[in-house]
Amino acid sequence: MTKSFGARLSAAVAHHGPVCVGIDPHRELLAAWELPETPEGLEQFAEICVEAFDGLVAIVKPQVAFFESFGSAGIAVLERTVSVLRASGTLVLADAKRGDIGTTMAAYARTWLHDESPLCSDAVTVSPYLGFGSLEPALQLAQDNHHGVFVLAATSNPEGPQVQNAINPDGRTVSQTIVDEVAARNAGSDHLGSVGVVVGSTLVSAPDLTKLNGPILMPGIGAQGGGPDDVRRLVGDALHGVLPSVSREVLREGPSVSALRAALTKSQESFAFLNS
Ligand SMILES: O=c1ccn([C@@H]2O[C@H](COP(=O)(O)O)[C@@H](O)[C@H]2O)c(=O)[nH]1
Repeated sequence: MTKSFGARLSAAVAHHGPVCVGIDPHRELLAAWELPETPEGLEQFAEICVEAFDGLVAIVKPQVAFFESFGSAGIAVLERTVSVLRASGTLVLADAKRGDIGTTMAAYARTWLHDESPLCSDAVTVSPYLGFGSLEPALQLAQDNHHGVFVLAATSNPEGPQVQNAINPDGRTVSQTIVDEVAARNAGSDHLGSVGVVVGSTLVSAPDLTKLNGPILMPGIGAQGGGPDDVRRLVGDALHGVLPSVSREVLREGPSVSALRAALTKSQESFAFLNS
């Protein structure tokens, strides 16, 4: 792989539009799809999602937690899901939200970003709340291997602001310092940088993202109450790299592949105003 993640993402978004779709096998969704709550049911769920989304969307975001909860058999399903999507050219963002001291972070980075790992994905979500510097092993490995990293900045959940809106001695919010650290990593890149941030679509206000030069994953669309008007309100329509992320709102239309595709297409149409 010779192109950076940012360049590959830009090309995929130019082709398919900016929406990121999640594979979130909630137990309630397995039941609604009349699938057993077993690794076999999980596998069928993932296979239906792959059939529905592959080739139709720029980037797919499997939520790792729902696979891990089935133990090693669930991880095996995740491995197969990631590798089938990537083999056909669909970008995969593993939503693993890893964060730890640097030495342990290096092991997480190897799992999600090393080309020889069975779980290797195009990008992974990480948490900077052990200090931005603790993410260095992931940022470095991503850069070396042309992968991407999405750093949690201002999350979509109502509990996030308690930590993320705290004010630093220099007057910036914690989330703004995270955005600024990411902007510094992307500075100098003549195309979209490969380090992104996560900014919820449910927020009252967003950090200043104008200097980011990197992708902005915006979860919280649909089931959590966010929508196109919120994305426009929070980031405008001029920023490049905005990726509205939707899971349950689309997945609830399953298990019919055509209904899943129709729901994804509807979501993509509603975000067509975003710059690619
Ligand atoms: O701030 C964040 C970061 C990640 N997520 C994840 O996105 C999806 C949202 O699912 P919906 O069904 O569309 O609500 C899920 O995997 C979360 O873990 C987030 O919601 N907010």
